[in-house]
Amino acid sequence: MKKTAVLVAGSWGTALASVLADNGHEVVLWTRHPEQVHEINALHTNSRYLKDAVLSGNIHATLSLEEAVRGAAAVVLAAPSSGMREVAGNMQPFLSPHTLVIHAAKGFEADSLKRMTSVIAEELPQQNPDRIVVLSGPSHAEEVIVKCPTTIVVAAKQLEAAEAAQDLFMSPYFRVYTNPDVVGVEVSGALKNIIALGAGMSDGLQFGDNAKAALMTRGLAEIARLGVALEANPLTFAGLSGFGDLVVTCTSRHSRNWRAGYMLGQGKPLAVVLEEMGMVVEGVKTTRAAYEMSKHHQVRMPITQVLYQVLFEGKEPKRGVEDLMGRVRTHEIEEIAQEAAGKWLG
Ligand SMILES: NC(=O)C1=CN([C@@H]2O[C@H](COP(=O)(O)OP(=O)(O)OC[C@H]3O[C@@H](n4cnc5c(N)ncnc54)[C@H](O)[C@@H]3O)[C@@H](O)[C@H]2O)C=CC1
Ligand SMILES: O=C(CO)COP(=O)(O)O
Repeated sequence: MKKTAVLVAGSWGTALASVLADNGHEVVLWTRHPEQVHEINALHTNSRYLKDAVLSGNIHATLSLEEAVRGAAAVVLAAPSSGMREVAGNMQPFLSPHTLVIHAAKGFEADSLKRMTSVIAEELPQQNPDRIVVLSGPSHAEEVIVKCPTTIVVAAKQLEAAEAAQDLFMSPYFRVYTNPDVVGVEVSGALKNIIALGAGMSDGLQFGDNAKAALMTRGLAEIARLGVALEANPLTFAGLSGFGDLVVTCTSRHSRNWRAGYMLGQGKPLAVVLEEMGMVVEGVKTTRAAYEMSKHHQVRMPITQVLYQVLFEGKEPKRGVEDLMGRVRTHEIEEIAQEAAGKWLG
């Protein structure tokens, strides 16, 4: 049994805390909301995020970052990407250089366009950056909390760190793979949310399954194109954090991004949609970030570009689909992906 800290107590942090508690670890769950501390400790529920779930007695909630982090063998950062720098920076004074740091967010930092492992490494200079782990893959909190069979991937440059995270989380209902491709796992986990917004929008417009399959397939192509430009292994995009998470986020009614897209497709304005969701919808900020990155790296990302126009420039979703369908004819398999696959396969 190890002391583990999970920061913060949103849907995903609470579900990951439950996996760790089921594995017999002592879990300290940090939140900035006093009412959540009371509810989790007294009633063993976190009803705002996971309505009907009863949490393990091994989970203790606290408002004190010091209490959560000091002496922990591992810290799991499950804040949204917009809060990651603040949370990592605030816990830094209490963290030992030997503590395993794992993050589970799916997005980029809005202004710098940095990946989360880079943001965390900057805030935690005492930590070996090659030991910072990202946890990703097809895994809705609502299903993990009721122990539905789930597979995920943990990536770190140093294999031993990824394996330590694998040991911590692996359970009969939570199967964990390792991957050394941190860039690929972070980029695919973040970008699939854009495509899920599009898939939801397509469903909201009643465009059917052909359209959704097209969005997912061509979405994966543009995710991989940007990933390869950032030096990811193209094969990662066929894995759990790529194809796997794309499938679940574009098809599950648990998905916040799909649900937000659905409402947009029905004609609701973005501000109203975000207000109604009341939970983080990472794909909105990620669309802006990926749009900027595609320009910077000169990567074609037509679906992202259309989503950007719908979200931030007032384009009608239906018009966006017409624009995508009417693009100049092109080939399906791009040379860049073939070249990159050859490089990685040797
Ligand atoms: N919900 C899910 O099923 C999954 C979520 N994720 C990822 O996990 C991350 C968190 O998502 P959710 O748990 O769904 O979000 P959520 O909306 O359920 O909860 C987010 C929590 O973070 C807190 N928070 C935000 N900024 C903070 C800050 N600066 N300091 C302290 N607390 C802060 C909020 O108050 C809220 O309690 C996202 O990047 C998401 O993409 C990944 C896999 C599954
Ligand atoms: O990443 C997720 C599932 O793997 C969660 O996606 P949503 O944020 O769209 O719910």
